[in-house]
Amino acid sequence: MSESARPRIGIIGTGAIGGYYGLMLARAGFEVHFLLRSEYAAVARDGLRVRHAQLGELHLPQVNAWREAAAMPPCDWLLVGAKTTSNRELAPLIAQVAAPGAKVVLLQNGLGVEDALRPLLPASLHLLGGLCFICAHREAPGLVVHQSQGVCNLGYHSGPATAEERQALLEQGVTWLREAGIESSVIADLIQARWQKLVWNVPYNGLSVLLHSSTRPLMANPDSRALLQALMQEVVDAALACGYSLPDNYAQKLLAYTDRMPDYLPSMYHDFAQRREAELPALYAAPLAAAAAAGVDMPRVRMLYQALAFLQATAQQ
Ligand SMILES: NC(=O)C1=CN([C@@H]2O[C@H](COP(=O)(O)OP(=O)(O)OC[C@H]3O[C@@H](n4cnc5c(N)ncnc54)[C@H](OP(=O)(O)O)[C@@H]3O)[C@@H](O)[C@H]2O)C=CC1
Ligand SMILES: CC(C)(CO)C(=O)C(=O)O
Repeated sequence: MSESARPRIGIIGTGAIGGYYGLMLARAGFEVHFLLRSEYAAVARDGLRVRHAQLGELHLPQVNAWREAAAMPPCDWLLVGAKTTSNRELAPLIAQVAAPGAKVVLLQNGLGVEDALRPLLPASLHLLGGLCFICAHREAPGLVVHQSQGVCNLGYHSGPATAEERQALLEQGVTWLREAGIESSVIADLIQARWQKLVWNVPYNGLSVLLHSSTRPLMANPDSRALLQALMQEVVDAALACGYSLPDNYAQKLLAYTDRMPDYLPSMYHDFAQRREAELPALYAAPLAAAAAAGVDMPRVRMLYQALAFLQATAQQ
């Protein structure tokens, strides 16, 4: 396959994110294979649907749906749409589905996720991060509701490519995403971009669970708004201490950004509501540890993390 020939794409974990991006790529004519677990039967029978905020109801009636990674054809690009908490168990499946020299893209939030997965993957595979700016959730088996946005930016983490090859590979991935109607850009510094995204996810994901609230009520109440801003500022300061600078007045900018968003329940809210394991290690433990290593405490973030850890532990009892 020449570099610019369209790749065969594998979606590893077909939930809100995997279902959304996989369907968008498939409807643009890419060959896409979907690994599913609980929703396999529904999707194999009825196909995959995205209720798109701008494009209306999108339906992929015939889906290349797979229940077993071992049965999937080798894929050139693997988009991992599972939660970060599944990465360890998914590593051998990713290696099984990967074509030689495949690009593995973690479409996930959080810090250190590529570092944790890298040692579990063959060295010949390229590992990338895909930062998704989108509001979407699973509404029913095989049905993803898209509320707004849809950007997916790509950054290189590690693998056999030289610096020049990395740039070309990222630009190629971005081009393919754009061909599918997905806004995308190359990320120059993946860790910086992960910190920057955490400034949103740390306050909103956790507070949505703790205060049982979507973004609009959290923004409207002066106490929760002040708390959101204080949590954001701790993350900005921690990123800076770790050597990653963020745009000026970033907390203010994100508050204004969220004021323009539709009312939204972050994905962690759905994890707690569905009694699924939440992404506490990648969204809270890893940034807290990185900040501590740089000599910075995030007391409000730590308290939020401890409260979420308590809720998760008691929910499991
Ligand atoms: N939703 C959003 O709007 C956004 C989410 N993100 C990030 O994207 C990532 C994915 O989130 P989201 O799409 O919401 O999560 P979902 O819970 O909707 O989807 C996760 C999917 O992975 C599947 N999965 C997990 N383990 C396996 C396995 N071993 N084999 C097969 N399938 C598996 C799950 O299947 P099963 O049904 O069996 O559990 C589920 O379909 C997270 O890191 C999140 O933080 C980032 C930006 C926005
Ligand atoms: C920040 C947001 C809400 C949209 O950009 C998102 O992508 C997320 O939930 O992780």
